[in-house]
Amino acid sequence: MTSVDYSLYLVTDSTMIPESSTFLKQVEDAINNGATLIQLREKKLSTLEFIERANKVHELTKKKGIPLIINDRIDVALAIDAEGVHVGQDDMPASIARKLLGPNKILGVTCSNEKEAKVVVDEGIADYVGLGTVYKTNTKKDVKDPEGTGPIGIRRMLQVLSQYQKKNGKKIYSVAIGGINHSNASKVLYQCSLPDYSLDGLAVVSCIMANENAAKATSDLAELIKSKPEWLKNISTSSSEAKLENKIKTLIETKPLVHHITNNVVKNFSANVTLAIGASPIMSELAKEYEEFASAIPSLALLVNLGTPSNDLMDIFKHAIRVYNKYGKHIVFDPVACGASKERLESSRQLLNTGQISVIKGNVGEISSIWKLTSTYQKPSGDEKSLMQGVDSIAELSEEQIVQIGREVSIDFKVVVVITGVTNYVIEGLDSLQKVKGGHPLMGYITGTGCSLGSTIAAFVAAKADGTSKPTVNIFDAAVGAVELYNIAGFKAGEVSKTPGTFMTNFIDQLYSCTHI
Ligand SMILES: Cc1ncc(COP(=O)(O)OP(=O)(O)O)c(N)n1
Ligand SMILES: Cc1nc(C(=O)O)sc1CCOP(=O)(O)O
Repeated sequence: MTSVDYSLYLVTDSTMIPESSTFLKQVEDAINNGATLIQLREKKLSTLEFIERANKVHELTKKKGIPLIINDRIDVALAIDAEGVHVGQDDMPASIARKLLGPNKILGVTCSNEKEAKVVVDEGIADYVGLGTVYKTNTKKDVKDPEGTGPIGIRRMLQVLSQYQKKNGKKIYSVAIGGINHSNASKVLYQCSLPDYSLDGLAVVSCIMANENAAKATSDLAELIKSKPEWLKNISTSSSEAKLENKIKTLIETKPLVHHITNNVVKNFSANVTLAIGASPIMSELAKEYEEFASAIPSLALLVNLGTPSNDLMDIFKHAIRVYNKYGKHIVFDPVACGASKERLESSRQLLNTGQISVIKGNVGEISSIWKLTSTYQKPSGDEKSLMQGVDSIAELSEEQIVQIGREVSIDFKVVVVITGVTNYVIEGLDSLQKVKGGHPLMGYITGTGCSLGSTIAAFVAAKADGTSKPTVNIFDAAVGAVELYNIAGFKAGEVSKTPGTFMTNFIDQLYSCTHI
């Protein structure tokens, strides 16, 4: 079998064709405008009708040298000599399908979780896997997780495929499917990747088959798949090691806005901290105004704080993440107490699946809980080596383990991680680590000192206060600046305070003095 291009895989559906078009025209337009692989997926046709349709589509694909895959029906594939078959978990087992098809046809299998991916690699007979459902979709409702496995679930399956390739030197190709369209295609490709392993393509149905202009829909999607995600252009990766005073100067000159969707306990304190450092707070849970904010305000970042969660707030968070991603604005996520209950961790999972976050800030316990969502996390009970093996509580973690956990979260979620504590760690990938000490024990007596560090980080990121004059922002350097300022102010406030009440006032004063005087 010659090599197959999986990058833009059109899976057909004849039930959603616009009135102005026909099934064959939609497919032909896709073939002529960038679709690299076609799957004929028919659920209601008789065998005869299916074969007739398959022959017609095969005529079109053969002209362009594109492989045609038949969904479910090995008999139809053999009857028309299609290039391959796709089977799901409830269809003919892959091993039997392979026997019937022979070694030279393309065989694809659907996987919805790691367990299914492990079976596929153990069998080692599939050419590719369709990984889904990424996001909820109206096209197919009988899926394992109707809300979607999201990028977190896809990365876990990719981890299985990556390990298989490392061990066997053989690659099983992969495409993601479910709820993918022009608005999220590049983000899906970015988020559904491991440092050394990526998807080979995206499979879509409705965003081409139901489109009034299938030709343009296909060429636009092909372009998105080839290009870098729009919102990534706001990030620069070179670390400048710039001085804090330069960062503060930029912060003050820019006067950024921080949109807080934060918890009820800390709203007032966070707003005061934001003002004290020279930024402006916006506190809004009115989802309808987010599009207006994100599209119009240049120096703006979003702080998502999980401190007092509710179902309504979860919908608001998700909407905000989508809108801020759409406009390339940065998001700081504070998963407050996410290890306290299964529900909170699940809420964090959902938010991290909704879009791309720039910074995750939390204490060791919170970041360790987020780590359990990564593709690198291996359950301590198994044979596999775990970072936490032999450790009974978070308090026993060594600095090396804490940093390793931070690194894995940073790499898997493609974020800068800030771990707070007596020593604060700012971490990006394998190469960037800055330790920041300072602060004061009295900080622990003031509610909101942890949460308003999130406001400070968001302000630095929104202001591009990273010590460079680049139009992009080095998020790592901006986060380091925020953590340094915060801890210097905390230390200085502690020196002139004996009790929490006065500390609180002195802390706000010190934040102001450090940035304004
Ligand atoms: C590329 C790709 N991935 C997944 C599927 C889903 O297949 P299946 O689970 O068999 O469900 P149906 O398509 O039969 O509804 C697919 N078709 N293609
Ligand atoms: C055919 C199919 N299989 C899925 C899976 O999760 O296995 S989701 C899906 C439909 C995808 O359609 P759309 O691109 O319109 O969201």
